[in-house]
Amino acid sequence: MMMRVRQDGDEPLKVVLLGSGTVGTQVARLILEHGDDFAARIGRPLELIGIAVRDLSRQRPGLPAGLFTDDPQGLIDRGEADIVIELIGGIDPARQLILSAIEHGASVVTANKALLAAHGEEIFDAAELAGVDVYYEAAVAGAIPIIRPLRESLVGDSIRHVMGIVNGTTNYILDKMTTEQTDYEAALVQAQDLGYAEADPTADVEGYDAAAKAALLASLAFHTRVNGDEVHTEGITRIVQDDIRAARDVGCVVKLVAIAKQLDDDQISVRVHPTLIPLGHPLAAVGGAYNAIFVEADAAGRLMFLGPGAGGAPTASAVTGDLVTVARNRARGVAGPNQTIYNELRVADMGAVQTRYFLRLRVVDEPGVLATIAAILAHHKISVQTVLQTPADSSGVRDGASAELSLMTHMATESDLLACLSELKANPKVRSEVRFLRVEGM
Ligand SMILES: NC(=O)c1ccc[n+]([C@@H]2O[C@H](COP(=O)([O-])OP(=O)(O)OC[C@H]3O[C@@H](n4cnc5c(N)ncnc54)[C@H](O)[C@@H]3O)[C@@H](O)[C@H]2O)c1
Ligand SMILES: N[C@@H](CCO)C(=O)O
Ligand code: NA
Repeated sequence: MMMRVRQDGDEPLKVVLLGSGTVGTQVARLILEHGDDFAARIGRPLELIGIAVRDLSRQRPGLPAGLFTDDPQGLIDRGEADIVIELIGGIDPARQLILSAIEHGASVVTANKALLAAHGEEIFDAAELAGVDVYYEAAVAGAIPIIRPLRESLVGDSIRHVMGIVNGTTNYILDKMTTEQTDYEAALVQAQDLGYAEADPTADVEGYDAAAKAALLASLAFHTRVNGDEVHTEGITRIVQDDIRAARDVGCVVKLVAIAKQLDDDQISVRVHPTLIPLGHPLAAVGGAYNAIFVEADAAGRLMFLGPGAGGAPTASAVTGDLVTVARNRARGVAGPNQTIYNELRVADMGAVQTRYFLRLRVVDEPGVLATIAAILAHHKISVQTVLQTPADSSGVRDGASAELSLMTHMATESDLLACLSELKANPKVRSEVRFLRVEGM
């Protein structure tokens, strides 16, 4: 192996790590194991000068005990750090620590999508003013390079549509429920044990984590500030085995999908929800904690990014990629490209969004019912593409009194669908709630 000869004036760039959990531990390991390679790639060595943890008494084999402190603010206020890596997660104290680091002139690497989707403007503006970097490749889709491609490689193109699976935990759960009929709770515990889930997995299963990522992707794709709370968000907690079985009966799988799409010159739609995907679509085959993102741009056409979306080591790969890049910038006395926010596109109300729907309901099993249901849909300008009627309950036993109807619609607006659902609910021929899932990729 060729070793780089150390030059005079090769002062180490000093690095502070905040948080030593699933991702932080792997980042510390990579920095310590690959120090020589990183130095050669950067042109200056890195020196890890401190690791802030919450619990000092915990054993962390392989990491020098002298580096640890339980005072992250004190570590930053020493003012020695060139680069601060934030991996504690959540809003506070992460927000204040990052702002302090920037005030002290340090560049920042973070994986914290929740924070950036809520306070990105404040943080990016502070960094711009201070002339330092804030890099966050690990914040979206773990190891997959997607932030850099949007911010740099595709910045000369016009992006129209971004769609993908951006949460590893929920993809793992849905995949286990689909392929092994594992129940929801057991699959969630497995995802937590494997280090995929957030500290509070509510963020994963209720879709908030994917919504934060969708906001970051939309901001980059459309050069428009989108916050996490502007994203229409539905998680997977209401998905039951019967939804997955019914989806399979019509040749689809259920995935939690994030979509950011330009609707017209003034509006974008940004949403996260469980979605039916046809089995032949590439997203249908994305299993486990893998993520995949489609990007459609005017000149480039359709691109797909695929890889591990969660987990300690994969996420640490994205963090150390940013670390080396930020350190290179630092060594040359420059800052890298920031987000370019210059548009003010509006996030459209969900009611205006058009998609196909998969409806499932039980109806009285008698002649003419299908025509009644079709008439209600037609009344709301919703036309039916296919109908599947199962004159039995989900256990396969014919009960004689009701039948299950599964309907795939053509494109319709969400507001028409909701009005239609109210009318269906009120109709005496309908004997159950009307379950609906949106459909993409057909
Ligand atoms: N785990 C993943 O797969 C993954 C993937 C991408 C991004 N992320 C993001 O990376 C970040 C870290 O995630 P994680 O999975 O490593 O979480 P984690 O809970 O395993 O680790 C966070 C660590 O920070 C420590 N901590 C919390 N508050 C602290 C404080 N005030 N001072 C010092 N230490 C403190 C905790 O004790 C914990 O050890 C989060 O922003 C998360 O969203 C995680
Ligand atoms: N909890 C997140 C981590 C990666 O951001 C997930 O499951 O995708
Ligand atoms: Na990434």
